[in-house]
Amino acid sequence: MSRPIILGIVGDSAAGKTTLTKGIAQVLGPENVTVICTDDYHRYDRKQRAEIGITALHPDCNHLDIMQQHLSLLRIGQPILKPVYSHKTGTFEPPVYIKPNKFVIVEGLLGYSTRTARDSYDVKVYLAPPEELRATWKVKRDTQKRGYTEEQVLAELEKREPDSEQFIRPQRQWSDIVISFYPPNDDLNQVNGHLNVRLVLRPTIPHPNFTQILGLDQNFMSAIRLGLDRDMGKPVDVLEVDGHATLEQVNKLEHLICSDMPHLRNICDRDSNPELGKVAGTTGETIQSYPLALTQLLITYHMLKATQIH
Ligand SMILES: Nc1ncnc2c1ncn2[C@@H]1O[C@H](COP(=O)(O)OP(=O)(O)OP(=O)(O)O)[C@@H](O)[C@H]1O
Ligand SMILES: O=C(CO)[C@H](O)[C@H](O)COP(=O)(O)O
Repeated sequence: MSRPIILGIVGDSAAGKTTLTKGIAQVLGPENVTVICTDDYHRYDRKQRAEIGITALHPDCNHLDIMQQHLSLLRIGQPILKPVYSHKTGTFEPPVYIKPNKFVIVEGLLGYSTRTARDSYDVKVYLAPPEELRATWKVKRDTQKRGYTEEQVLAELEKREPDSEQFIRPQRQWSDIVISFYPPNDDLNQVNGHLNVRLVLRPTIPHPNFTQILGLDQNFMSAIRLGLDRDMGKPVDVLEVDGHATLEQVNKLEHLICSDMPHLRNICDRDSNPELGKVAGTTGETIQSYPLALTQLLITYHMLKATQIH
């Protein structure tokens, strides 16, 4: 019997994990996808963390052993009794019984922190927006949805920085794809659908053959670029897509992904996947981001590829 395909999405708080997860789940069909947020494995609630003086990013603040056990169970298709942490109240709620669907997306802060956990994934993604952009996103999200004031969020970010450096950012090295959405010309006012994306593609999984775009015209290459680089000392391919790329340009790239994967053909039809690349803007309006759509499509490609391998 086939086992679930597991995607890991790791990154610091407000790096965009949930936003990315939503689009991928939509493409794969929500009924086929189980989403697990590893915030549920926190050891202490909000009040206890403040009393102890520990941040949610510290491994000691999380039941990583239980998270790891659950990942191993999900990988072989077994159910888990998952704890539940509520960001609304900052407290724990009763655990829930979860039987994995065909695809499992595990998103959170410390998903790649142990070897056993890392071995559970078929595809590993790390989200790394510029720190300034992440801070903007965190302030907006935590003040609107988690009951914090702006001052509290900024103070928390400062307090967390040593743990971010020590425990979160090193996990980048274990990912197959590093994703960085970034504003053009470092303009932080562009924190919406016009963000560019930089995709670091490690040779740890087989990516679509993007080299075909190298021969395309100058106009195309000004909005979509492919090159070689090093990331954490290792050679990588880098694909960049600008927020101002046209639908026609993005379609060419999507075609490369979709033609390589028969199951993706209907997914590549925009009309049947209206959620692809959708993100809430600063005033709650819905924005269409082609760089986000393309990123979601590429990850979906890898998940479907993994189903063929296993
Ligand atoms: N690609 C994107 N384009 C525009 N805005 C984005 C994007 N990704 C995230 N955001 C913004 O950043 C906010 C935080 O993103 P999200 O909730 O996805 O982060 P997260 O990594 O899941 O956070 P946490 O781990 O703290 O739960 C979102 O509410 C959204 O406003
Ligand atoms: O870094 C985070 C990931 O979402 C949260 O801040 C952490 O999970 C604690 O949650 P809260 O701030 O809602 O108590």
